[in-house]
Amino acid sequence: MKVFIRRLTNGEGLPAPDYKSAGAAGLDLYAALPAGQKLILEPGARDLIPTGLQIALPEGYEAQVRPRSGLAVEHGVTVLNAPGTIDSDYRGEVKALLVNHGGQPFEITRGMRVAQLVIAPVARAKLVEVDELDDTARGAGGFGSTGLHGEGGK
Ligand SMILES: O=c1ccn([C@H]2C[C@H](O)[C@@H](COP(=O)(O)OP(=O)(O)OP(=O)(O)O)O2)c(=O)[nH]1
Ligand SMILES: [Mg+2]
Repeated sequence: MKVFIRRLTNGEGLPAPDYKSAGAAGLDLYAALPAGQKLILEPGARDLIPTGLQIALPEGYEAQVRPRSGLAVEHGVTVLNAPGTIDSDYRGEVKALLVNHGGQPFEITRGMRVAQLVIAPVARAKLVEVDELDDTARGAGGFGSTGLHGEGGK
């Protein structure tokens, strides 16, 4: 499928978001910070990272801003609101809200791959309010009701 993107001034010269392998689900997003700027994410801190891009998703689709596992495992850096939701009618700049859960300051510079964008279909529902819902075997059981470690249900 084709999805239109528009580069903002701060995105000029950066690679377009790209799939890094033939079967990659996510398009890597590049930080569109000013050249030469070092954004330091202190432990516990969060910051919105610009990507220099606008996107026009077709109706019926969303884009999810997801963490990169490499940043998470090596530095504890992840997407705070993961997965971030890009609505199909959003025309502002796509941004990634990063948080540093690691113990060391994390430096972000222009062109770093900070997150990935997964484009996915979404169902839009018409909610119908009723007095009773149908019964199921699970019922209200949840949150570990089937047993957390294979010991059987509680
Ligand atoms: O990680 C994100 C999450 C959101 N957005 C943009 C696109 C999205 O369409 C819009 C609104 O996001 P969301 O619905 O998550 O935020 P909200 O707090 O509900 O704000 P709003 O009232 O604008 O919907 O912000 C991003 O660029 N990155
Ligand atoms: Mg919203």
